[in-house]
Amino acid sequence: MTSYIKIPSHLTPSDPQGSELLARERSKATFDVNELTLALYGSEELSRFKKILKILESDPILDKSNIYYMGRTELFKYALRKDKRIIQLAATHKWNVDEFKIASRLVDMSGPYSIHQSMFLPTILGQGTEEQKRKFLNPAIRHEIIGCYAQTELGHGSNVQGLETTSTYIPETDEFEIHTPHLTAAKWWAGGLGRTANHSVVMARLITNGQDKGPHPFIVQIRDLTTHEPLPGITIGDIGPKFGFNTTDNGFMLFDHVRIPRFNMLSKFSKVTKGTGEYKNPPNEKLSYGTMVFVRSVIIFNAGLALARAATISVRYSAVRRQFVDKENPMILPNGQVVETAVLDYTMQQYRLFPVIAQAYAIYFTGEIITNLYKQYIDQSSRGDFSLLADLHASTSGLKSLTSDIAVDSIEDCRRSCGGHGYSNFSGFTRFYQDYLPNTTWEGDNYILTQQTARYIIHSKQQSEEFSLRSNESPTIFYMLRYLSNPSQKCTVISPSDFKNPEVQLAIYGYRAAYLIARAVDQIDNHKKSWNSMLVEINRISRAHCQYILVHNFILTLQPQTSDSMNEKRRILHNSPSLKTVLTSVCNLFALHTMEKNLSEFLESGYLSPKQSEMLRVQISESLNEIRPNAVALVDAFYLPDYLLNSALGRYDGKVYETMIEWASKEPLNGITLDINPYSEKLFRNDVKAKI
Ligand SMILES: CCCCCCCCCCCCCC(=O)SCCNC(=O)CCNC(=O)[C@H](O)C(C)(C)COP(=O)(O)OP(=O)(O)OC[C@H]1O[C@@H](n2cnc3c(N)ncnc32)[C@H](O)[C@@H]1OP(=O)(O)O
Ligand SMILES: Cc1cc2nc3c(=O)[nH]c(=O)nc-3n(C[C@H](O)[C@H](O)[C@H](O)COP(=O)(O)OP(=O)(O)OC[C@H]3O[C@@H](n4cnc5c(N)ncnc54)[C@H](O)[C@@H]3O)c2cc1C
Repeated sequence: MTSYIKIPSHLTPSDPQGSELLARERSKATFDVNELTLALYGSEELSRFKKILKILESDPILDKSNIYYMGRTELFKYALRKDKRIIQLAATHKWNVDEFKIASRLVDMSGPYSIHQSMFLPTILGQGTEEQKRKFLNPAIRHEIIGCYAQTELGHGSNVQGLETTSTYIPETDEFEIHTPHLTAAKWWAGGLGRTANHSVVMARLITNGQDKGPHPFIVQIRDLTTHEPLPGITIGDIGPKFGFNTTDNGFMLFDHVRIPRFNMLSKFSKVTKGTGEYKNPPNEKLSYGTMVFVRSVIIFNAGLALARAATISVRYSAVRRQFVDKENPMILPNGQVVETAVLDYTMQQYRLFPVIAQAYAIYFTGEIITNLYKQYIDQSSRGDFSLLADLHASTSGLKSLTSDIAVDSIEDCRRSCGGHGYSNFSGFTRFYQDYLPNTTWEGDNYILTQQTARYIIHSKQQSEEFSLRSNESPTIFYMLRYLSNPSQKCTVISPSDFKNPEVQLAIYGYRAAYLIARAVDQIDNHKKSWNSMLVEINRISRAHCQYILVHNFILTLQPQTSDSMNEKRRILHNSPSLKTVLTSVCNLFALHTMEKNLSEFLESGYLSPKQSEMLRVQISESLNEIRPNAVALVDAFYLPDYLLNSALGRYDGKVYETMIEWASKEPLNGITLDINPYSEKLFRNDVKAKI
């Protein structure tokens, strides 16, 4: 990469150096970082991760050093090149699906093939028959065809039932005719559609024998495989520049009576019979929405990693960045010199950043548990048992909403905690934040999704006064029985440290959720309140329930389990008292900080008293102190390499200032010679500055 300005090489940052400060932080840790990394990922995944990282870091095509200086078209070309490269490397090194995902995560740039991987393939896999998988999935896995997922329309996104695109069965030719009846039915937003995909999953209303059966998925070839031009009757384009995600070509698409074979309706669950057009109902009406449930579960898991990334950059930088001298407790070097205090030592910075570390761990563990619940559902559904679907849909909807909201807020908090440098692209926050943002909107707007969760809980309560639930069918709301049946209980805390008791924490969260639900049911049933008038309360219910799940899962992860049910990761954790101690502090901080942020609801429920809320604050401050020596080690344990972070501020070696000036010297604007004469029409002089 070219430098345009020569930086005097004798200049170094004033002492202490960033590397020294981070080394000091690391030496303070009370646990073994490598052990925690293993407890998070397991030895097999970690070694795969390291192996893949080595390959990517040394690949010139996947070099990231230039990307902060690129405009959209250049970035898009880079993204296409890197997508192709990952596919080539996957073939060379025979990567399986998980290894491919690791590589994509490390390269860390949405690209023209991203939705092919994240939605096109999973939809065919989840909704296609064996014959359809042979026809579409195998070539798609080999990337002989590239697909996208076109569900959202210009006029409809959240309301899937409101989609307007039609797919009408024509018995005479045994085909479907896909058609865009109005401008509002134009497919819009599909990633990879704009310039790349030659196939698409199209969600369209199935019309057969004059009856509208609602939205179903169809595979439509949209571009010629040789010329790459749109096929007759199909109009396609890129939707233009966006807030972020500009390395993906989100597109629009219009159909003018386009015919596809009947075979192309994904028919694992519902079918249309040849000739008669008879419709066979799916065993569960919502199975065609299956891809959304899957992707929502992935979004939950990814939110934990996004938080870990934001925390890594901001905590490391805060250990290196020094401002003012804390006169009561100055930072003194071994030679006796008093230096400015690391901003990580200011309690306000700790209050802003340590909860983000805690959120990362909490959501990471819940992400694992939800991934396992999804696998359990897939296993059961392959045997025709769909009983888990309603609970899984409710929990993934609410958790997708809550965790991506937390991540978006905390990424921005972390960015701001880096002060002015947080505003520079070199911080590693800009594209990361922009590209993360749509997680709050796609796969269901976060406010709308909370209605799904609350509705499931409220219906369960309404269906029976005793709220009779079966733990195998309603695993995520089963806990409520205990709290709903005992509404007049009070919190037992009498000193701040009582808040560290996991039973106490669960009871506080449980009663608050139960209180909100009981109140909403009363408003709806007895005061005849409309659903719309209750939407704010409904949002609260979903958040309260999902916060309970996050706290519960964190506590569960730290509790001893029978050795049979323990996998390698949990065994490492449970055999290490130092890991359990530090993670218990992190768990406490998550539970108590989240409580404090929502204090009014806990007080309102009457379970917690104002006096106890004062004690809560004292205990939070105590938890921050407990975490302070381990802050850098806790983010290091996530093992997010510099290659991924691409951040001058969050570098593992702490060379913040050296990197900032080196990267600034490479800004291409520094390489052009401007003609600043206001009376000259020219913008640049012809003599371009020499490159160094
Ligand atoms: C591999 C790597 C992956 C990487 C991933 C990361 C990158 C990701 C990149 C992503 C890029 C972006 C890609 C994209 O953005 S793709 C586009 C994504 N679009 C959406 O997510 C649209 C959101 N809208 C909906 O899902 C539905 O319209 C909702 C849910 C809002 C309403 O629904 P509906 O309109 O039907 O009306 P209803 O509320 O009366 O519900 C009726 C009944 O159905 C049940 N129900 C509803 N939904 C489900 C369900 N899913 N499973 C099981 N059940 C479900 C429901 O509980 C109710 O049950 P009951 O109460 O009657 O018993
Ligand atoms: C970067 C990006 C990539 C995407 N990729 C794809 C893709 O590959 N394929 C695809 O099909 N789609 C894709 N989408 C579309 C995405 O799934 C939708 O934008 C999303 O589902 C939200 O729908 P909407 O845009 O219609 O929002 P709207 O529903 O119009 O929401 C607008 C506002 O109205 C509120 N609102 C709407 N209805 C209600 C209600 N009933 N109660 C209360 N409030 C309500 C919402 O909370 C929101 O604040 C993508 C979107 C983005 C941003």
